[in-house]
Amino acid sequence: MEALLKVNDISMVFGGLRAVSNFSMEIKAGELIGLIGPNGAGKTTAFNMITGVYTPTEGEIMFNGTRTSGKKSYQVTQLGMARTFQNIRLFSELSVIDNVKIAYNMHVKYTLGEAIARVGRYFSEEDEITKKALELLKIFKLEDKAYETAKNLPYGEQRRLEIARALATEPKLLLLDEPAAGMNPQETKELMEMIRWIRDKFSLSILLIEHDMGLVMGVCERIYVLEYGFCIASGTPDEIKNNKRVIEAYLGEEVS
Ligand SMILES: Nc1ncnc2c1ncn2[C@@H]1O[C@H](COP(=O)(O)OP(=O)(O)OP(=O)(O)O)[C@@H](O)[C@H]1O
Repeated sequence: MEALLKVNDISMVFGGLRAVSNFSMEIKAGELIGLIGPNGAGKTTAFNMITGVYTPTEGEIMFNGTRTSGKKSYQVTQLGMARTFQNIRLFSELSVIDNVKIAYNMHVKYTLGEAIARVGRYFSEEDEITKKALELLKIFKLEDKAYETAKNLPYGEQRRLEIARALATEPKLLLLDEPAAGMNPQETKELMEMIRWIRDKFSLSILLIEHDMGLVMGVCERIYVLEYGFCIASGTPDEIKNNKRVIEAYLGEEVS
C-alpha cells in the first residue's frame, strides 16, 4: 500500500543550527506512529515541516500523493492534515462549541452573500454544523460545556477540545504534539483509550510526539526516535524499548 505520508530526507537549518538532519519517515493509512526523543531533539521542528509551518531546507514531503513541502500550512490542512500544539492554541475567548464550529466552517458551502443575507442554505448549513460540533464534543465528553468560554476549561479539557477542533477539519492524518502534557495519570489513561478509539472511528492515521513513555509504548505501532536532529532508531515499541542506543540517549532505566 502506498504510504499516506512520505518524508524524504528532510533537514531544517536555523542559522548555524541543524535542528533536523536528513529525517525520513513513512506513515500508512490507519497507522498510529510515535515520535520521541530528548528535549531539543527536533521533534516539533519535524512537525512544523510536515504541517507546512516551515519549508524544509532540504528534502521533500509527500502527502496523499501531493508534494506538500513548500505549501503553506492552511493548504496542507485543506489537503487533510490537522494538528494540535505543545502549547494549547484555542480561541480562548470563544465558546467551546464555536472553537469546533470554526474548524467545520472550512467545509461550508454557503456563499458570503447568503451568509450576510442569512437565508435558506445558510441556516440549514449552520444547523448541520452545530449538530456535528455537538456530536464531536460528546465524543470528547465536553458537550455539557459547549457554551462555556474555552479559557475557563480545566487544562485536560482544553487539550481534549484542541483535538476535537483538529478532527472537525476532517483530516486523514492527525498530528498530536505532546497531548498528555499536564495531564494526571487518570486523564492520560483516558486519553490513550481515546486516541485509539478516534483512530478507528475516524479511519485516521495519527502521529504523536509524547514524553509519557507509557502512552507512547501503549498506543503506537511504530516509533521513530530523534536525537540532536538525527533519527537514531525506528521500530516497534518492543524494538525501541530494547534498543541500546535509545536507552542510552533517552530512555535510561525508565522502560528497560
Ligand atoms: N524557530 C527557531 N529558530 C531557531 N532555533 C530553533 C527554532 N525552533 C527550534 N529551534 C531549535 O531547534 C532545536 C530543536 O527544537 P525542537 O523544538 O524541534 O525540539 P523538540 O524535540 O520538539 O524539543 P521539546 O521536547 O523540548 O519540545 C532546538 O535546539 C531549538 O532550540
